[in-house]
Amino acid sequence: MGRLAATYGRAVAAHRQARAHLDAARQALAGATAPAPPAETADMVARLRRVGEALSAVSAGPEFPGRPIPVRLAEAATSDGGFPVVVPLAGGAHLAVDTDARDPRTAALLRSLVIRLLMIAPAGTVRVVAIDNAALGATFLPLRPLVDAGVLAPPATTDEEIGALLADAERHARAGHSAENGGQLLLVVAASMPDGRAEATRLAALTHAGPTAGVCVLAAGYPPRSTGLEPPPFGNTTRVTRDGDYAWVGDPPWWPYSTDGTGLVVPVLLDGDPPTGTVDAVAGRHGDATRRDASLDFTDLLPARNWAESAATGLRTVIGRAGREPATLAFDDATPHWLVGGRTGSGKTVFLLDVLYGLAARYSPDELALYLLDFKEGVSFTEFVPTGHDGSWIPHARAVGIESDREYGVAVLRELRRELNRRANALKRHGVTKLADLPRDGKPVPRVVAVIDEFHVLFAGNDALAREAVALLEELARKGRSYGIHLVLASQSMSGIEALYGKVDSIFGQFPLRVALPGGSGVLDALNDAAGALPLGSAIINPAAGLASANTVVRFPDAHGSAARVAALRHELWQARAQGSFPPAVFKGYDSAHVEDDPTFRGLTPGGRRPLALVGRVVDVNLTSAMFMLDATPGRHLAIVGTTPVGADVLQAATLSLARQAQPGTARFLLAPLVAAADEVGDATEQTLLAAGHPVTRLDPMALREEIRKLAEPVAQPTERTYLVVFGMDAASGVLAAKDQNYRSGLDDLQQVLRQGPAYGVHLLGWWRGLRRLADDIGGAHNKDDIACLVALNVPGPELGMYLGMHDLAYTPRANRALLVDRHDQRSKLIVPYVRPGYELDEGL
Ligand SMILES: Nc1ncnc2c1ncn2[C@@H]1O[C@H](COP(=O)(O)OP(=O)(O)OP(=O)(O)O)[C@@H](O)[C@H]1O
Repeated sequence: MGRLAATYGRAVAAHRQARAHLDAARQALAGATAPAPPAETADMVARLRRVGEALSAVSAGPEFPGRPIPVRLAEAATSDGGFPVVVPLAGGAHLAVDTDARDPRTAALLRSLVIRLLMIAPAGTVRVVAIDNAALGATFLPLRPLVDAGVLAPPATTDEEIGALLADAERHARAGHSAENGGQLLLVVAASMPDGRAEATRLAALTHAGPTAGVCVLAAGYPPRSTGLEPPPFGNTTRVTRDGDYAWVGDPPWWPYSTDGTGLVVPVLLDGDPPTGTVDAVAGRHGDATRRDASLDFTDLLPARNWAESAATGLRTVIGRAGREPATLAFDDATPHWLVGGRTGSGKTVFLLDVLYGLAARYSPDELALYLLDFKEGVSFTEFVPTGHDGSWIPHARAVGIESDREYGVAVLRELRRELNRRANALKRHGVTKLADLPRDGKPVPRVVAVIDEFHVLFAGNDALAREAVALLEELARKGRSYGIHLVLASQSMSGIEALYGKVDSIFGQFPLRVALPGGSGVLDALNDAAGALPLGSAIINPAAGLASANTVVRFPDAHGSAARVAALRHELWQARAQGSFPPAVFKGYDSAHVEDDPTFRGLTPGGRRPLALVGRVVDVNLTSAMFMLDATPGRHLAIVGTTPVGADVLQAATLSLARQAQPGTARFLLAPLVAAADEVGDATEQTLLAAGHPVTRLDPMALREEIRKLAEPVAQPTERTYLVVFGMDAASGVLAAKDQNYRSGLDDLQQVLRQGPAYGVHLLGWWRGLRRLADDIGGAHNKDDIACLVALNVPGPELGMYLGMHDLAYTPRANRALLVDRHDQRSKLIVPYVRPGYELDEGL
C-alpha cells in the first residue's frame, strides 16, 4: 500500500499512457473503435473500465489459437476506482507469475486464467496439461470437473511425467496447430517451475516457439528464486509480480502499457477462483466437444452412396479423423504405395480393414480389384471370402490368402506382374503412358490394391524364393504407379528387411506414404519417434517417407466394434455385384486338400489318350490341380517319398484319378499294400476300383517280384494299361534285391520296366518311405529320370536337393505340404497333397 501511495502521482499520467496502449490493444484484438480522449482522471478510469470490460467479453474468433486473445486476470486499483486488466494469451503470448502456486492467490489466478481462456475459446479447441511437482497436483483439485471431462490431463508431478508432458508439448509445437493437432491450443500450466534446469529450459523454449506452435504457457514460480542461476529466458510473456495483496503486471507482448518496460503503473488485485458453477459449465461445454471428437464410428468412413466414385485419377478413402477433420488417404501419383508399421496388437489389421471397406464402398469392382495376402496366423481377411455360415463375399476381392505360404505370396506377386505386363501392352496399343490416360469409354481397367500383411515373411529364408520376391516387389513398386497397381506392405517389424539384398531404397523409395501405428516407428525416418507413444486406435500418417515435419496424427475406428454395420455393408456390396461374377480365389494355409473336391478330378472321364495322375493342389493363385501326365515316355512313373502316412493317401488319389480315365476292362490295377500303415488305404482303394468295374490283383512281395519279372518282358501290342500300385515299395527291397538262378534280380527287372514300361502302357506308382531306398531301387540317384514324377513329403530339403542335384532347392518339409518335381519338364512346385477326408491331421512331421 505504501508503494501505491508513493506512486499515485505517477499513476494518473501513466493511466493516459495505459489507456492509449489498451485502446491499441482493443483495436487490434476486437476491432472496436477507440474512445475519445478523456478530460478527467475519473472519467478516464471509467473509460478504461469500459475498455477492459469490452476486452474481457471478447470471444475467440476463427483465427484462434493462431492469434492472441485478451483474457482478464485482475482489477486495477486506482484512487478513482478500478478497471479490468486484460492480457493477451495464446497466439504466441504467455504469462508468468513470480510466486509458485503453493501461494493460494497464485493458485487461484492460474485456475481463473484456465477457466477464462476456456470460456473464450470455442468448445473443443483447447487441451490443458499441467505440471504440479511442488504441490503434487493439489493446485488443480478445484478443476477436477475438467479432468473428468477429458479437457485437463491429470497433472504431471514426477520427473518422468514432466518429461513426458514436455515431450508431448514439443511434439505439439513442432506440428503447430495443423491437422495433426486438430487445430487445438495446448495450454501448458506450470504450478511451479520444474526442478531440473533442463526441464525449465524446455518449458522456456515453448515460449519461443512462436504463434504457429499452438502452445500457450502459464508458469508460476518464474523466475525461480532458489537456483542462483540465470533463469532460462521466457519469450513474449506478460510477467506478473506479487506484492502483498496486490500484484504488478508487466508489459504484455506486442501491446506494452509503458514505453520504458515498467508495465502497468497501477497495482492490481488478482482475480480469485472462478465459481464452482462456472467450472462445471466450462467442463460440460468443452467435455461434450471432446467426447464428440473422440467418438469415432466405422460408419464415419463410409460414403453417402456406394460405388459412386471414379478411380480414373486415383483412389481415395476416409480412414479416420485428424483432430476434428476427416482424414483422407489416396492411392495416386503422389502416394502410389503405402508402408504400414505397428507392433503386434497395434491395430494394424483393423486399420487395413478400415481402408479396404472404405475403398470397397466407394469404388465398384469395375474400378477396384483387391488382392489380399496375409502371412500370419489369424483371421485378417477371412471376412472378405465366403464361409460355411455366410456365402457372401466382397466382390472386389480377386485373390485372398490367409495364413499364406511364401510360395503363395510369390505366386500372387507373379500374377500381379502378369497383370502389369498386360496393362503395359494395352497402354502401348493406345499410345499412352499412364492408366489415367487410357480411354474409359468401354469398361474401365480397375485399379489394383494389393495388401500384404506381415510382408517381411516373404524375405525370410535368404533363398531363391526370397530373391524372386524382392525382384517382383521392386518391379511392381517401380512400375505400379503408371499402371494403377498399388501396394500396401504392412509389417510389425522392419528389422530383417534391411537384408533386402541392397534393394531397400529402390523398393521403399517408391512408398512415400508411411503409416506408423503404435510401435511402428520403423517405417518412419530414424529421427522420427512420434509413433512410440501413440495410443491404440491412432496412427501417424506421413506422406514424406517418414520425415518428422510431415507427421499427422489420425484416429481410426475399430471396424470390429461395428460388426453389424460391417456385415450389412458386405451384403450390400455382394448383392450389387455383377451377374456371374466369381468369388475370390481363396488360399487358406491351414486347409487340407481332398481329391473328391477337385473340379479337375470330377471332370475326368474315360477315353483320354494320356492319363493324368492327380496328387494335390498347387500353392498358386487359383490352386490348380497338381498332376503328372503318364504318357509313353520312358520314366513316366510316380514316386511318392516320405515317412508320413499321407504318402498312402496321395498314392490312392493318383490311382483313383487314373481309374476315372479308364473304361472298365482297359486298365488293370496291380495293388501291393506292403506296409501296415497302408492296409486301410489299400483296402479302400481296392473297393473303389472294383466298384468302378476295374480288375484288381492284390500282390504280396513275392507276387510283386513275379509281376515285375513278367512286365519286364513286354508283349508286342498291349491292349490294356497296367498300373502297378505299391504302398511301401521299400518293404519289397529285400525280395527284389535277391538274384535268381540267372543272377538277375528283381531290381534289374524293375529298372527295365521303368525304362520300357510306359511305351507299353505300364506305369509304376509307388510310395517309398525313404529317399535312399528309392535311389537304391532305381540303381542310384543318377538314374533319377527313370522315375520322373516325384512327390516329396517329409523329406529334408538338403537331402532332396542332393538327390535331385538342385542345390538351391527351397523346401522345408511341413505338415500339409509337399514338393512336386517333374524331372522331364523341370517343374518343381509346392503343393497341398491330397489326403483322405478325416485323415488330414499330420502334426507329427
Ligand atoms: N481404432 C481402434 N479402437 C479401439 N480398439 C482398436 C482399434 N483398433 C484396434 N483395436 C483393438 O486392438 C486389438 C488389436 O487390433 P488388431 O488385431 O488390428 O492388431 P494387429 O496389429 O493386427 O495385431 P496382430 O499383428 O497381433 O494381429 C483388437 O482387439 C482391436 O479390437
